[in-house]
Amino acid sequence: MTGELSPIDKAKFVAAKRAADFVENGMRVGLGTGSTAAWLVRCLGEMVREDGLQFRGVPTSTRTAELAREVGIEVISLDEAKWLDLTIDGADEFDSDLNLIKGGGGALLQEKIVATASDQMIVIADAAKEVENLGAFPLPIEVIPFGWQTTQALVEETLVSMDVMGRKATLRMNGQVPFVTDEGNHILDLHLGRIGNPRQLALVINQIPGVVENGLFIDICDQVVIGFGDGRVEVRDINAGTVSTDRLEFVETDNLFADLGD
Ligand SMILES: O=C[C@H](O)[C@H](O)[C@H](O)COP(=O)(O)O
Repeated sequence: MTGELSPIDKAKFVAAKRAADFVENGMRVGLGTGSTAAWLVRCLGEMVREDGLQFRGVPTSTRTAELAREVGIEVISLDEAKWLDLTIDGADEFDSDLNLIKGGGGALLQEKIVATASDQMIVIADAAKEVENLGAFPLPIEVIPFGWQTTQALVEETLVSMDVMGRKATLRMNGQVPFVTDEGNHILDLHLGRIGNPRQLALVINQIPGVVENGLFIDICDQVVIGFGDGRVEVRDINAGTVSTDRLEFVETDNLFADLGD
């Protein structure tokens, strides 16, 4: 891949590039999934190859694991790492409390386990992901295939009593067949519009038999690195607010993709 990037990809790139600076020698780092996290993995791969950065990465999906190995990152499992210094991942939405919706790519289960097993979680996102209220992005929940339609009905019934606008749960498809996660489960996308009480919703949904996990990340994210299409990047901390703003130059994509053969 070479050539000019779209503003949205530049925003994702600068957020990822800035967040890569938080990775230090010797760390065990959770590696997120999605298009923004893929930039992070490429940036870290470049730092391994060019600067001799030494760290071990715990991927949150098979596709992140493949990319990490491809760019030269040492990959270990969560059980090998046991606990992580840092996880860096993308998000579909974040609010002012740094609560998140994740799982647009279907990787929410491993992502939540890995982020929760980390001293710190940093989210990397383009500025369009910031929202006043979570919920415009459909909330993914991972459900086991057995009896998924019964689970779907129970979820919709539960939503009636919750502080949400919509209550439709649709099965995510992959073409003509249901989408299957890395754990062999399905995803229901909840079309809620606006979530009034994300903390309560996250707890209630996880009580429904058949639900494995939901894509609400409450009190997990510590910092968000927000990228803009003009190269600006802001680091916002859950306690300290905005801690830095910079502008990053977009470096040659040829270099980032040098060893990837595309
Ligand atoms: O399951 C996917 C993950 O939660 C992603 O981190 C999330 O969907 C954001 O992806 P992207 O960076 O491609 O917008």
